[in-house]
Order: sequence, then C-alpha cells, then structure tokens
Amino acid sequence: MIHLKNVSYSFGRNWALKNISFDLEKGDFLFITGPSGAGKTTLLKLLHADLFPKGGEIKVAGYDLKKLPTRKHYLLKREVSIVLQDFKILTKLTVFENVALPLVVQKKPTLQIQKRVRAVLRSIGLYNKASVRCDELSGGEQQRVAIARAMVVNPKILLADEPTGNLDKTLSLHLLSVFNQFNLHGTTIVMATHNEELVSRQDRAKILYLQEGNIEAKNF
Ligand SMILES: Nc1ncnc2c1ncn2[C@@H]1O[C@H](COP(=O)(O)OP(=O)(O)OP(=O)(O)O)[C@@H](O)[C@H]1O
Repeated sequence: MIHLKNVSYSFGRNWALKNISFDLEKGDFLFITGPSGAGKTTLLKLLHADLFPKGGEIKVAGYDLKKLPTRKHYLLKREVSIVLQDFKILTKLTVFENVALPLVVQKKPTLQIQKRVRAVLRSIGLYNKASVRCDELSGGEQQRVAIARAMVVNPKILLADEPTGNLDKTLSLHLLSVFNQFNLHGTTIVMATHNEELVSRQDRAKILYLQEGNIEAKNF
C-alpha cells in the first residue's frame, strides 16, 4: 500500500528527511512520532504528493509518485485523504455542507451523499451539529469536521497530522476509536502525533520514530 526506499527531502539546504525506507500493507495503522521539526509533516506531504522527493522511490496506493504526472494527481487524491494541522474547512458553510463537498465535487447522487455524510457524522459524534455553521464550532469540533470530510470518500489511506492537537483527553480517545473503526474496515491509517498516551494504547500499531529527518527507531 505504501513503499518508500531511501526517500530524502530538503527545503533548500535543510534536509528535512534523509534516506527514509519502510513499507506498509493494506489495513496497517502507523504512528509517526518524534520531536518538533523531526520531519513528520514533510513525510505526510510526500505521501500525498504535495511535495516531491529529492531522491529515492515512493509508491502509494499503487501509484509510483515519481512517474505520476501532475495532471493525474487527482487519481491518487481520490484514494488518499489528508488532514493537515491547518484543517482548511469552509467556515461559512455548515458541517453537512463541508463534509459533503468531496462527494458533490465527484458528482455523486444526492441521496447517496446524504446517506454517507450522515453515517460519517454519526461515527465521529457530529450528527447533531450537521446544520450548524462551522464558524460556530469549537476548534476541536472543526478538526473533527476536517476528519469527517477526509473520510467521507472512503479513502484507501488516511494521512492525519496531529489530529488530536485541539482535542481534550476524552475526545482524543474517541477519535482514536473512530480511526480504529475506519482501520478495521480496511483504511490504512498514518497518523503523526506527539500524544504518547495514544501511541501506547494502540497495541497493534506500527510506530516510526523520527529525529532530525532520520528514522531513529521503528517497531516493524
Ligand atoms: N516550508 C518550509 N520551508 C523551509 N523549511 C521547512 C518548511 N517546512 C518545514 N521545514 C523544515 O523541515 C523540517 C521538518 O519540518 P516538519 O514540519 O516536517 O516537522 P514536524 O516533525 O512535522 O514538526 P511539528 O511536530 O512541529 O509539526 C524542520 O527543520 C522545518 O524547519
């Protein structure tokens, strides 16, 4: 599902990632941990073809990202959803409208959209906020809207950058259980986090520990 071999990335002279290699299978759950500036976000952006490696091999969801032309990136992005720290939701729209957006863009039938959006909102605990405008939500609720919008297309892979950053302990654990449900239905999850408690609670997760752009440790 994900294959990286000797992947490196630099911002100018600053090597954010150096010779990163690992493989993930369908249905894996990976935590990327490590201190601030270790390269976690950069790695997620490479997996979503938002950045391009300076060296190495990178294959995601069956696509060789070094060979995939920009005009075909939409094919990858249909299969791989990303939620970054600045979760860009449209604050003037309602929760329902935000989450429905990717399906509207894909021109799915209205009834199918309504069914799928309601199911995702229910699973993430936002069902009763469906008609609320997003600028009336808390930061944690807005973050969950972004995650619901990423999941509504039923992606093969979900990439999430510090998704519990704005959530209290109870909501963080709830979100982890939501991710687990998606994962048990086959979505491969790659989650960057500083939250050591979440990492330690997840027995079956793979863990990649980054430091200064290197893999310092991994358990797989
Ligand atoms: N747009 C950018 N321009 C220049 N350097 C950058 C840029 N984005 C990141 N970097 C640098 O790349 C390195 C890795 O950054 P990255 O954001 O991937 O780390 P991170 O592990 O996600 O950090 P955090 O936990 O704080 O989010 C850091 O040294 C950072 O300063």
